[in-house]
Order: sequence, then C-alpha cells, then structure tokens
Amino acid sequence: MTEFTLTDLESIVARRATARPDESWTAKLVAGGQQKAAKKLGEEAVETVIAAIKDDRENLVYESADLLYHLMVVLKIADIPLEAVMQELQRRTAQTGLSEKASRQDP
Ligand SMILES: N=c1c2ncn([C@@H]3O[C@H](COP(=O)(O)OP(=O)(O)OP(=O)(O)O)[C@@H](O)[C@H]3O)c2ncn1[C@@H]1O[C@H](COP(=O)(O)O)[C@@H](O)[C@H]1O
Repeated sequence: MTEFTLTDLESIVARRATARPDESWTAKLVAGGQQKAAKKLGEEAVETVIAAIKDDRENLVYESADLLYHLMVVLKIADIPLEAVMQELQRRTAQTGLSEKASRQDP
C-alpha cells in the first residue's frame, strides 16, 4: 500500500506552481490560466471515460492519475484547498447519494 496521498500531490503542485514554466508542466499550466488548465482537465476526464468504457484497466489507472493531477492544478489555480473538497465529501457521508439526489428533485 503506497503512503502517497492527494495531500502530498497538493503540496507538490503548490511547490511546482512557482517554478519556471519552461522547466515544469505544473508551472506551465498555472501560467496559462484557468481556462486552459480546465480544458486540459476536461480532456483527461474524456480519456478516463474512454478507458473505463473500453474496460482498459491499465489505461484507466494511467488516465485516472492524469485526471487527479490536473484536478489538483485546477483547484490550485482556483485557490481552493483539497481540504474544502474533503470536507464536502465528509459532509455527504451523512446521507446516501440517492437520498441526496431525491432531496434536490422538484416537488
Ligand atoms: N502527476 C503529475 C502529472 N501527471 C501528468 N502530468 C503531465 O501532464 C502532461 C499531459 O500532457 P499530454 O496530455 O499532452 O500528454 P499525454 O497525456 O502523455 O498525452 P496523450 O497521449 O494522453 O494525449 C504530461 O506532460 C504529463 O507529464 C504530470 N505532471 C506532473 N505531475 C506531478 O507534478 C510533479 C512536478 O512536475 P513538474 O511541474 O513538471 O515539475 C511531478 O513530479 C509529478 O509528481
């Protein structure tokens, strides 16, 4: 079991965001702005979906890693700490996904 966590990745992204764009993909994404970074996140999401639909386990792992990394960059540019996402996920543990969805349906 790896000890590497998304919090570790968040720290790496924060550190590399301040590097020179010509020596860091993270810095290049950050310098390019949210529109480009979010577009890249969307591309990685599509690649993840394709791997899932093809039942391509190896690529699903690879693309999921790309997806999570690019999500961390987008959150960094938006100045949203991973902690905020984890808090929201924790809040949702109080109910099932289906009951939450039902609570949002129009009467
Ligand atoms: N986890 C990642 C990570 N995942 C993906 N990528 C980069 O994201 C880019 C994706 O670009 P592309 O889609 O064009 O490349 P691709 O996915 O291989 O191409 P396709 O075949 O999918 O189209 C590649 O350059 C990858 O290297 C990442 N770049 C950095 N990190 C982490 O960030 C750290 C710092 O990296 P730098 O900021 O580059 O120093 C690294 O040590 C890693 O821990």
